[in-house]
Amino acid sequence: MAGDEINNGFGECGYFEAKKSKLEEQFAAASDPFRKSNLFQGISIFVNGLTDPSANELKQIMMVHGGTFHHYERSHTKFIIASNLPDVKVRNMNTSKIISAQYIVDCVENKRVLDYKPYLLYTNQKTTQPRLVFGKGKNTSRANETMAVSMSETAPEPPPVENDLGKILKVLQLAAVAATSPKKETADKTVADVSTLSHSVRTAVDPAFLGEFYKNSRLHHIATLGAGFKQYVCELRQAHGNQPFPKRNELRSVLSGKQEMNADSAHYVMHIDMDCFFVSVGLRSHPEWRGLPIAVTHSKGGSAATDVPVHPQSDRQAERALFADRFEHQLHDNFRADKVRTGFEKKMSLSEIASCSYEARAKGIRNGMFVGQALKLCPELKTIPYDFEGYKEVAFALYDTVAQYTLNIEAVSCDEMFVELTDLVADLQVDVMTFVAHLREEVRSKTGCPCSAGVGSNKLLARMATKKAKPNGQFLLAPGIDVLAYMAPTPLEELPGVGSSMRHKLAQAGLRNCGDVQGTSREKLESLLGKKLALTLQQHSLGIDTRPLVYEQQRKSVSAEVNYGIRFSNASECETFLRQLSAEVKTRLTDIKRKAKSVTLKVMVRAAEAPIEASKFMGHGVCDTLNKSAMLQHPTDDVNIITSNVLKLMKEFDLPPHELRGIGIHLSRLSDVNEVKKENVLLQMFEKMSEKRKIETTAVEVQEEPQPELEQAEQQQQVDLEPQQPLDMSSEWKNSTNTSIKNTAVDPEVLAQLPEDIRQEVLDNMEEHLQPKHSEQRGRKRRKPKNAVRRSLPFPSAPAPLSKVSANKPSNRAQHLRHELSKRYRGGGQTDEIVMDYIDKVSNHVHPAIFEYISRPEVEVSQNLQGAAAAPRPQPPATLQNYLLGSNYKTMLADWVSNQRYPNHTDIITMNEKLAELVKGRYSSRIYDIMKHLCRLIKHKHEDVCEWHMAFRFIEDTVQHHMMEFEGYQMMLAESISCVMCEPM
Ligand SMILES: Nc1ccn([C@H]2C[C@H](O)[C@@H](COP(=O)(O)OP(=O)(O)OP(=O)(O)O)O2)c(=O)n1
Ligand SMILES: [Mg+2]
Repeated sequence: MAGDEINNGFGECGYFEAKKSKLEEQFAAASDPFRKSNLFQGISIFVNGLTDPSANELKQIMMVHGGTFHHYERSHTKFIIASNLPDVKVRNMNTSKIISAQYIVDCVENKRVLDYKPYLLYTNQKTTQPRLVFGKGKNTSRANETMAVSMSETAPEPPPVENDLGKILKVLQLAAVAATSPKKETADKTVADVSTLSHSVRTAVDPAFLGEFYKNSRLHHIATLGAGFKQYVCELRQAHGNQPFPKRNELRSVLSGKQEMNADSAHYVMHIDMDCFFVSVGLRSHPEWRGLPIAVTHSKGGSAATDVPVHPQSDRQAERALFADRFEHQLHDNFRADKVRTGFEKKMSLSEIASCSYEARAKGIRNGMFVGQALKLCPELKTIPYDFEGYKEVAFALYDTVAQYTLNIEAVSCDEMFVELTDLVADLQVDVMTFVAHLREEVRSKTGCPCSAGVGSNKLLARMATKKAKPNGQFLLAPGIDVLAYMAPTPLEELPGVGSSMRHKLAQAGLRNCGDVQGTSREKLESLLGKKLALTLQQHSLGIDTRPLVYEQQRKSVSAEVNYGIRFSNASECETFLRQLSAEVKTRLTDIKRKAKSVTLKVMVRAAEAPIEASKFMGHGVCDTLNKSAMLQHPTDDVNIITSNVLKLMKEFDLPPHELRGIGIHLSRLSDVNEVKKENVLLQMFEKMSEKRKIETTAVEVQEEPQPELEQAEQQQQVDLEPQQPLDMSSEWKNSTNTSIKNTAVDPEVLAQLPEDIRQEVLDNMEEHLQPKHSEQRGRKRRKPKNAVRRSLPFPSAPAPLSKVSANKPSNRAQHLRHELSKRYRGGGQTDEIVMDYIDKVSNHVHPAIFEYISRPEVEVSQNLQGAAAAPRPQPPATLQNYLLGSNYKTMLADWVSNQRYPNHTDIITMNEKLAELVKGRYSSRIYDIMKHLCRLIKHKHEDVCEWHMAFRFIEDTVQHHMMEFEGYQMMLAESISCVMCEPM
């Protein structure tokens, strides 16, 4: 009978209930001899799944400290202890009592029953949770502002997986193990334990993963705070307007008479930075640890940091060798190469140290080091956990303190900013360093944390001064100091913008510090780095920094990236996660009230040679990183559009889901939700100029002789630009002055923004029509960098000219030209010989001067190569209104490239159409110049350049396609784009 089976002689409760009660009694009886305290009296726990400490260890703890250990979950079980539970399980459970095992450990360590809420495993956060409420503390007017999460996670830390019970656990293990368990389960994870780890711990497959991941990721938190303070400063400035700063008056009376004001009229920029920020915040609640070597990290340190679980499918040695090789030989990053070489030993923890105290630094420990490695250098190193709320609170206090005196603040990160002090100290009539000392003391008294400050005449020098000031100090790089001598020993990698690959390149040329660069000619630097970078490097090495402070910083992109816990077994799991991440990034986008026009999917795929599992628990290991972008038709914040593009891009990658180790979605080309559409800029420009041309043409028509289209167009443009100027005045443009710029149709603002050499070219262009010249002929080198990452072309792909039309099968026109040349070659002309030789060598790409020559043999090639007046050419269609033929085409291109953040599709198509017309009209030298100029303008852009690179390649491919079609050759172009980020493979 069913009823009998249920009761089974154990009364109403049934077999299982009876068994549970019996086990509880046994537990209580067994506990007695070991009981040391009644700490957990009245508290019962049930352990579900694999935990750290293990179920057995927790059982022992409960025995020793008077708690109850339930072998089965009961209705009165107070807490369920777990690390991770499958979603199906969680859905049927009361999540308000599922906590992490760390709770038990911390209670024992603190010798009291703590609030369990911070240990809840499921905090009922939405997966789109990572938004922080800004304005904690007194400042209630700003208190409820939310701030969007912003920047990409480059190397998020995992949720804590290593726990150290320290002495408590050891005592317990020794005392209790014999009585309670026949088999010893130690804190060491056995291989068998670990092999099941990936199934039981949380991975990206778990629906709650994303929220938990962002809750624990330190990089997510600091990025969020950093972006938040940029926005915060912006909002404070807008709210404050031109009002005075009352706090200045207070300070004036405090400081009056104490210090003479600086006599000089120097410019003062302050850089202020908290000292070992995370550590200082952590030490506020543990002042007794001040003066000790301390590190903030997820790892609990101690033995747990030198004996971590190792996945059987990982291979530390192999991974170490691969990482070291990549860092050293591909990225030239010796710091990281050394880090893996010394940090990947045996079972040492791969948790990173976010911040360490200066006492720890004295032992050789550095921020970013692995904990295991740090413990080798300093076994007494004390590790403390993160306190993200505390960082936010202190960061607010820092910003609010400075903001009382000035809002000329450039926020750099949560613990660092630049402040313009020139006007402030003039207004206060106080010595600059007196003010700095007062400010630092105010920050310290409000936060309990020390900070350091450097002052110099620009941002670079201010930052250099802070290095000298740290820790807990201040330093003025006083006006009049020998800046060159001060800068000389500074290693180049300490200069802004010098990364590991540039450092390597410079080191190979024997340049290691600023002194080396100071003694190097600009020409040599330019040959190494190009014009622009050479100039900046030279200036920085001399202590010159022209970068202004940026007070109101606009967000340029939004992203969400996860490279921890990505372990999919099939495409549907991957898709579910991509949908979640798309929703996440969409929320971040709408939080800042922006729309995006470009979606980039970044994936990290296990490198072919990498072990299946990473040495870092659930980490990404050695990976190849791939990016793919899609350009949307219109800016959007629609989650469905974002998601469908993300899914499409993933499909295009066509990667096995189980090989993925990291996924990021990056939204860029952001526009304001309310921004007016800025489409078709170039087209509008063409139309506007076309209108203008009509008027001018009518005005000058009567004076003109019939001329070929090019000369005619240029003449008209000249009239446009300088109606009153005689032609011989044009040479003055070369030595242009502001006045001369203002007199032209060139937008002086645009002109002023251009890089020097481009500006010069635009100005030169004013006279170019008088004496057209061909640029230096240069071969087209397009070497694909070894690690080039393929970006998908956001434009319709152009027909690949060479693949379609074989170089061996030139068109009739090409054949005809060759025939013509060889006839003349047989005639024995020296010039023809050179030209033939040239054409034979460069059979696919021909210089425009050669085109001119073979098209119009009556013009001497030598003359032509120097830029002789063009001979008659076929008339283009009468309807051709092509302003690329005008003399100010360079200005127009400069306008386009410098004023538009991204090239828009319609403009690119317009360019292609106009260039195609030029090909048909055989304006090869003009095409050559246009392409050269456009390429140079794009190379001088600093931001969002890959979109322009792709646009240029698209235009270039189209031009070459038309050249091949009409001329039988491609054109040898002077310049090309080479970019590791977007170079097609
Ligand atoms: N890759 C990074 C960089 C920074 N941080 C966190 C920890 C730091 O405490 C804080 C501030 O960064 P700093 O570079 O200013 O470092 P510290 O303040 O720790 O040290 P210092 O005294 O050198 O400024 O940001 C981090 O977790 N990971
Ligand atoms: Mg700092």
